[in-house]
Amino acid sequence: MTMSFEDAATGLVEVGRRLDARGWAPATAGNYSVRLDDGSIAVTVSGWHKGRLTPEGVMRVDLDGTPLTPGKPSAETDLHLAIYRLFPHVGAVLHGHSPEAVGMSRAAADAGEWVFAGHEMLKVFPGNTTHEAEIRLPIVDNSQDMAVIEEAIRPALLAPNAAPAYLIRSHGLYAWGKDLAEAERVLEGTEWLIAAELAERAWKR
Ligand SMILES: CSC[C@@H](O)[C@@H](O)C(=O)COP(=O)(O)O
Ligand SMILES: [Zn+2]
Repeated sequence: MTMSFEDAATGLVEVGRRLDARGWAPATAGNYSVRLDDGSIAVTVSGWHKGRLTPEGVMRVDLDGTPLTPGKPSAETDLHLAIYRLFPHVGAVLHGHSPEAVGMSRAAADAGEWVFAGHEMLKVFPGNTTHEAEIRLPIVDNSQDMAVIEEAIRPALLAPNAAPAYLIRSHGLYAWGKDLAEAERVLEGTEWLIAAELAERAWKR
């Protein structure tokens, strides 16, 4: 699939509106990116409200994070780039700050992962065709040093049955896919799984 900077910027503006409408982009939280045809990355500019993005809120960086257009890239650009470097098929990365995902990461205080099992929604993860599966959502402690997060999370992302997503504790959720539509589906499906697990526990109380 070809992806120009203009198409990527339009897509990211639209995605920001939808994720904000769902309460996953409060204040200036969240950041988004798309891999472009020339291998560079379109990423949101730091500090923008993602529900009110315009194409000016999207810029280009190379795979090392060097800006190719004016602006200050997202403070979490290095986490996006790590995913693109690790998984050559990935075309888009989305990061949200939903209260449910953050709540789960804090409730699972010392856990390094949350395992989803038995849900029909597990089929949202590309390559998984059954509810009879265990998909692992890795959880990593937060840090303001992106290199620390990246190093801590990398083994879990490469482990068998890892979701194309991970949680940063007390911070938010990262999700990715072959293109923006797939990344949005994975983010939405993962958020749904988190909400269902929370609802299940509320019913059992
Ligand atoms: C308002 S808290 C959110 C930020 O600190 C950060 O975690 C975030 O997701 C957005 O940072 P940004 O630099 O705008 O991409
Ligand atoms: Zn964040």
